[in-house]
Amino acid sequence: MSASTPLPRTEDTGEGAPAALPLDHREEWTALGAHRARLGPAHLRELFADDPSRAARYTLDVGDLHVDYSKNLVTDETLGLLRELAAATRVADLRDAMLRGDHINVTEDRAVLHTALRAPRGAVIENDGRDVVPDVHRVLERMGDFADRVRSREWRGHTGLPVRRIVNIGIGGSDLGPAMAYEALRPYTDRGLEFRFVSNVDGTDLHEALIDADPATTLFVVASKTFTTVETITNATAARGWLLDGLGEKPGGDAIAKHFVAVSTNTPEVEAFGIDTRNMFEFWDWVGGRYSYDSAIGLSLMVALGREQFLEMLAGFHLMDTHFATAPAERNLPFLLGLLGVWYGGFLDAHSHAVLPYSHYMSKFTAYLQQLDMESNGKSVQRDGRPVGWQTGPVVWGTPGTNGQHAYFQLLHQGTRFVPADLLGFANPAPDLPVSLESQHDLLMANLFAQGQALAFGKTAEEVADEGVPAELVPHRTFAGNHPTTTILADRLSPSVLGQLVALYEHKVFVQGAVWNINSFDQWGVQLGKVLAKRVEPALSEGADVPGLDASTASLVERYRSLRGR
Ligand SMILES: O=P(O)(O)OC[C@H]1O[C@](O)(CO)[C@@H](O)[C@@H]1O
Repeated sequence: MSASTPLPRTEDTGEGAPAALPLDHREEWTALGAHRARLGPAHLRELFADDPSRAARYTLDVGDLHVDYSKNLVTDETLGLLRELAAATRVADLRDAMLRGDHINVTEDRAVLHTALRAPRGAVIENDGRDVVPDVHRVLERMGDFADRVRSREWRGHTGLPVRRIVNIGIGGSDLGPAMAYEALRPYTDRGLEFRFVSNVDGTDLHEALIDADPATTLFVVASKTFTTVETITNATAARGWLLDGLGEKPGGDAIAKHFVAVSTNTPEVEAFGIDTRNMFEFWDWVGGRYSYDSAIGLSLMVALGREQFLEMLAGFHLMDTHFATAPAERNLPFLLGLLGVWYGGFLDAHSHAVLPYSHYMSKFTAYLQQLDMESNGKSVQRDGRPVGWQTGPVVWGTPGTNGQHAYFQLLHQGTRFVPADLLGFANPAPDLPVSLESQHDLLMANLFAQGQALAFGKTAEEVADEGVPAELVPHRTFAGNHPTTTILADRLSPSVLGQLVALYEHKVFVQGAVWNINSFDQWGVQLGKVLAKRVEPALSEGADVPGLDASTASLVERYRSLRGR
């Protein structure tokens, strides 16, 4: 397939190939800088007072998501200039190149086709001339058949008992997505099955997942795109030992075939591990790890949800994909959210972005987004290798409201940092919440709305003084406000809504990477630590000499060994 879409507005580097005009040399970037200076210290209080239609105009409804972006520090002019920047950096062209299977992951020479994972049967999406949609649906069918057999208790373990506990072993993209979605969609899962997600190479993670498990009724799903990731293979090897010991079996019988399935792109490694490849569910190198939970990596999730609800989730993803692919920039939600981030990072010195879901089921959502966003856009070189001269991806963080309010919201309200935030909430509580607890939902959502209001509008010194607060306490009890938030509200946290939300953030990350001219689809930055850990490990276990170890690390290794009595 073709290489990536050529970048616009080039300058000659004098070394042959023309390079893209650096972002901060573009007139659209300069215009945004001038606009920022003109805007000065504009306050959301004024922006709302000056424009009575702001709240009504600054909303977008896409699928089941109602998005209110009126509490952002932008005007019509800001938004227009940001769209001009997106046009100049040809975000839509790169989007189209991604959707049609061009190799936009330039450093790995790969297509980026996670959108094909949720394309309906009959769509045609080609990777290197091959339509991948039939492959996607073939694997979905196999996943569905497997999920049906486990859920109906037809799948039997080595001793003839049905499966009760499913242990997903994977890390990063092979863990965070399924674990997050399982948590988010718990009310839709088979409550008679138990699910555990093991990722950490810290043996306690696997230990806790197995402490009360019966080998005869435990099924392991080993999820790894490469099937070489040291944490996953170490845990899977330990799990295999636990199973064989527990069943009193030796390798070679049918115990592994009945208790282990694999999800991977690497058939030889799966075979080498001893898993029957008939129990392997494949995906492809055009799916990035952090974009993969709607592939076979979601197998454990499909067992929990059943195939119908998994497909509903995929339909939610697809709805957002279609919107992203077709909506004009001024009504395109991923464009809007992505450009707001470009504005805050580039012109208001925001270094982080908080995602605050007002839903306990969404407790792992921000952790999932951390990999999605920070592994994608934590880059400091452009697509052609030149350094960037502008801020790229922010630090993404957050935990569910209202817990965060009693931890770090103090800093959000009165600290010196500028932290834009997304507030996520659902109008209706979980479908199986007991009636006796339903009234708490209003209280939860009241907190969401109140926080958005307090962050935006604050409380002036005058208002505080008018309440009779002693003069010396007035500064302490004043809230400057002007902290921007975007509120995303949906009817209910359903499989489809979760799909819409995840696809929204995937495409938001894409838009930002495109503007910043970075490759959002590689992750070379995680390599160095992995290589060094391999080198250091023999020093810890055997006292081996590690050439080139720096003095600080060498001394820590020595202390560690002495604390371990070695
Ligand atoms: O699925 P694998 O190959 O085990 O990789 C796990 C994770 O490791 C990374 O390569 C690096 O953290 C991620 O991108 C990936 O999701």
